[in-house]
Amino acid sequence: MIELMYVNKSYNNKTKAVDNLTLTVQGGEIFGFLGPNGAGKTTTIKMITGITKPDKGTIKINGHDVANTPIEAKKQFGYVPDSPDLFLRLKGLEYLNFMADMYDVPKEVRKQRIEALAGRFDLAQALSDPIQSYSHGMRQKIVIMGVLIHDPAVWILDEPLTGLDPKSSYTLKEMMREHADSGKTVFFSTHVLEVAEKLCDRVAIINRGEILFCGTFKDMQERFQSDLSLEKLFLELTGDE
Ligand SMILES: Nc1ncnc2c1ncn2[C@@H]1O[C@H](COP(=O)(O)OP(=O)(O)OP(=O)(O)O)[C@@H](O)[C@H]1O
Repeated sequence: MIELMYVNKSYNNKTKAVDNLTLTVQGGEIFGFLGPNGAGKTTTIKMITGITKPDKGTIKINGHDVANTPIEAKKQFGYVPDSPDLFLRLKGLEYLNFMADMYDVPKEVRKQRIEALAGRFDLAQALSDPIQSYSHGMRQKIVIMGVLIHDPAVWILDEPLTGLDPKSSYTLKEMMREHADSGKTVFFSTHVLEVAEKLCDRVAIINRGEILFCGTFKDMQERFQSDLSLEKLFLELTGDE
């Protein structure tokens, strides 16, 4: 579960990136965080993951306050950032072992998880190569594998499907569904509205740092008394049409 209460963030005392945002993401759901460029999605995700400090407000992950109990809060989640260009000089397997060390994953467990993840993402052959030599999609996959190696309860993914080929994208979506169906939490941002419409149990639409809508796609259609697609409703709501 992720809870944000009255969270605010401005940059340089000027740009209000996130404006009094209150939101609860429950265990058992895939939650899509949608908004146009510059809406405040990445800033929100960086505050949830403790990378950026909010000016005001409280964030809790599975009940652990990110500001007051950062280590406990960080043990709860795995975070896939929007850019996968990390630790490029390490080989794939070195990176996965590094991530497993960070989270104290026992040797036998990590071996099984690496095999299972590499199988699902078709990356077993490349694990002995440096990440530098990987394509964008392969880098994205190794980052996702590194995040999942400690089996975090809460998944936080910033644009996770960008650059993935159709098979890997399908696999990740399937894994997100399995994770949510086991009672755990998946929170992800996306620009791909067809994916959000099909995959998410609930969505929030954010624009200029404010939540414009939060609920199921059906709630959204009822509220706007419309059978328009999520894409059309999104464009109407954010005024981009
Ligand atoms: N480090 C920063 N310094 C100053 N302003 C910033 C910084 N990071 C973000 N902003 C501003 O804050 C606002 C929200 O940006 P943010 O990156 O959170 O949006 P986003 O919804 O993730 O956008 P995108 O979909 O383009 O990734 C924008 O106006 C952006 O220009």
